[in-house]
Amino acid sequence: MIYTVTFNPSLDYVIQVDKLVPGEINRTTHEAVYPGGKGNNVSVILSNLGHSSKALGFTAGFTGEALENMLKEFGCDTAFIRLPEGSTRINVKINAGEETEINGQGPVITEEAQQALFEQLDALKKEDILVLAGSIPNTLPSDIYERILEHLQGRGIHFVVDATKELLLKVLKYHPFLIKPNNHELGEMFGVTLKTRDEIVTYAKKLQEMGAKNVLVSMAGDGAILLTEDGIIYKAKPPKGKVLNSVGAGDSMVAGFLTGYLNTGEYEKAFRLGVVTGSATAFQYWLATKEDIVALMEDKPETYGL
Ligand SMILES: Nc1ncnc2c1ncn2[C@@H]1O[C@H](COP(=O)(O)OP(=O)(O)OP(=O)(O)O)[C@@H](O)[C@H]1O
Ligand SMILES: O=P(O)(O)OC[C@@]1(O)O[C@H](CO)[C@@H](O)[C@@H]1O
Repeated sequence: MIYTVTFNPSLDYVIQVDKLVPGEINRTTHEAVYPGGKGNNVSVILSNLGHSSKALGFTAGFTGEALENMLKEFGCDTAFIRLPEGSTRINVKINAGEETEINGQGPVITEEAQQALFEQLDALKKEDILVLAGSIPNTLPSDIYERILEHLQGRGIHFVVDATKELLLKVLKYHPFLIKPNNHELGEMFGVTLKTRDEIVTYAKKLQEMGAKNVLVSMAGDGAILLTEDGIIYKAKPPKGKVLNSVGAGDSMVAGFLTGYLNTGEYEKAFRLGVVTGSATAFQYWLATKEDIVALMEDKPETYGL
């Protein structure tokens, strides 16, 4: 079973405006509300690609209820812990030629709620996959991901972590199966700006030396690089297309990678499906459907067990 955890999920209010003028009333040309949060996006794409998962995390208020209902409509199983106060954040995604995002802080996650999550996670079994993705509200300690992995270590659970800075660095010693920083996040972790592919490989290797098994570095329109636990390095350019909204491309890549790996057991195929799935999302207004993903493939879908 695959479980995704989103500590700070959201409703994503995605709008198009011809031109964004600060200080003025701006009118949209298109708008929609989607279920958001990195782990939730992974669950949606997994569902689109035929894998069931359970979306965990914390929700609050009427926005939280709406989020849960929407995820169910997208075919996702959910078991969120309800918070007593506040409301699930609404993140605003503005497409005006370039993309601008305004992400909310999110509600306070109480001690009881955190405890309830640990109890849920205690039900995980050997070979289950646990995806921890996204930021945490600033009311939580920055070692919360670490505490989860420490709690679950030694049980044969495969960890996937898509997070930045300390959240990610602190879990490496628990040997996550997959981590997926983008090139900017990778540089930030070491206080450097990475310009070349060779530099990206050098720093991705450092994350492996610190414990990660497979390191997938996404580079938006420049594609991605995968360093596998077998010591192989794969590089890929993305397929060509028109970018409509790249929010969730990284989450789609994680879900595509997992699907490819679960279906074929091969890292190269997992990597290719991850790249194509990320791009398929970037070329849509929201997360890609299976049809969008298949349409971008040069290989036949059966190659990936789709
Ligand atoms: N402009 C683009 N053109 C083609 N493919 C893209 C583009 N942007 C993203 N992708 C695809 O999606 C993958 C992940 O994108 P990106 O590096 O932007 O992830 P991310 O920074 O984690 O994104 P997010 O946090 O918004 O989910 C890329 O490796 C690529 O395959
Ligand atoms: O604030 P975080 O947790 O870092 O990111 C949240 C978020 O931007 O990530 C997803 C895209 O990856 C969106 O659905 C969501 O709004």
